[in-house]
Amino acid sequence: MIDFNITPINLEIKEKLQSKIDGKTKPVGALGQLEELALQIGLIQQSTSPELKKPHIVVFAGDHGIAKTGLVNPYPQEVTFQMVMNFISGGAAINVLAKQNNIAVKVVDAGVNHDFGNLPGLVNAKIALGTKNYLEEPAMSTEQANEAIQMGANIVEEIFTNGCNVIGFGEMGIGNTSSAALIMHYICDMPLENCVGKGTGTNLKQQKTKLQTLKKAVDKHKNSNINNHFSILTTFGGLEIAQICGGMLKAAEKRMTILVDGFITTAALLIASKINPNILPYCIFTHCSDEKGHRAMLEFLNSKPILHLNMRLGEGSGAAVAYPIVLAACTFLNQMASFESAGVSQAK
Ligand SMILES: Cc1cc2ncn([C@H]3O[C@H](COP(=O)(O)O)[C@@H](O)[C@H]3O)c2cc1C
Ligand SMILES: O=C(O)c1cccnc1
Repeated sequence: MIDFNITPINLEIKEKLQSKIDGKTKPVGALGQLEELALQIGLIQQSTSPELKKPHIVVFAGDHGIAKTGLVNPYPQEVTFQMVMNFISGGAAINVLAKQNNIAVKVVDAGVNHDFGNLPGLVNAKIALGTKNYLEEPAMSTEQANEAIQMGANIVEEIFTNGCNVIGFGEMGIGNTSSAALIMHYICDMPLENCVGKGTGTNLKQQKTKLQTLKKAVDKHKNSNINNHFSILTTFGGLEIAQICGGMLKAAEKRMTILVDGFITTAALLIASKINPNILPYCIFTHCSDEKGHRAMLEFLNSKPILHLNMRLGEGSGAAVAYPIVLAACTFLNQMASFESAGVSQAK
């Protein structure tokens, strides 16, 4: 397995940063969570004047063998490739939300069950035509998981080399809320009932069938010694989840600010944080998804999401919507006057 060399955050600069924040012309703490974000980004960049450069959101797409059964997913598997085409044409939620906020979008085929040929605008990182159905066998081999982590890392390294220092992760893969729920069940050690939500479904019957099916999946592998994050990933993961995991780890290695989106990308981070826990201080949690389980997942990571908009879409949409707020944190830190420069009196 590839190693990621993530530097733990050096806290030496923290006092200087905090005093710059407190010295701005406002009551101490009055910019609330923006102040926490400014401190975090300053620490990530080891700078009292941090700047966000060339923001990107990378959408990793992959199919899930289990989705062919229709037991866990209301929408059919082909929606994954159809949505990839939609991403490439610029018509999906992530395209328009990212465009509004001047964020570049990259779309990656991590393992979609479709032959795209040579489609301009699509990054070809295909590992397979989707995963295997984990009701019958592990979703992917060890080699495939390692390859996916490496490919995700390579894609992020290239984006970093082109000058980006803030990166959001999105996903597309019919059935992937099920993978994320299973990852959560094992890593957070929480009952499956608390991890399985409605995904793209609308009714209780669909949700019940999904839960029963995922219980069967857990039962199927109960003697397979699923005892670490890597075996959780290979048994239940998605190729897009594995690539996101590698991409996030590389982003932290490069000291980039990571924008974490919803339920599925946070599940990828659960695995990544087991591979290297130093990743966590590099992560900004952009929103709390309406998908059941996301709140508990975020609490497990001791994180404080920026937005609560009842969104449950994925694609990186929460990261795109929250980005202007993240940018606002840097803007006030870099552009506001201080009590001293503006000649404003401080509290006694
Ligand atoms: C049209 C459409 C666009 C989407 N964009 C993201 N997802 C989201 O829904 C899927 C996961 O939900 P489930 O596990 O229930 O299949 C993922 O593809 C996720 O990105 C979409 C889903 C659909 C149907
Ligand atoms: O929170 C998410 O990312 C999510 C929730 C439901 C469906 N797709 C994505």
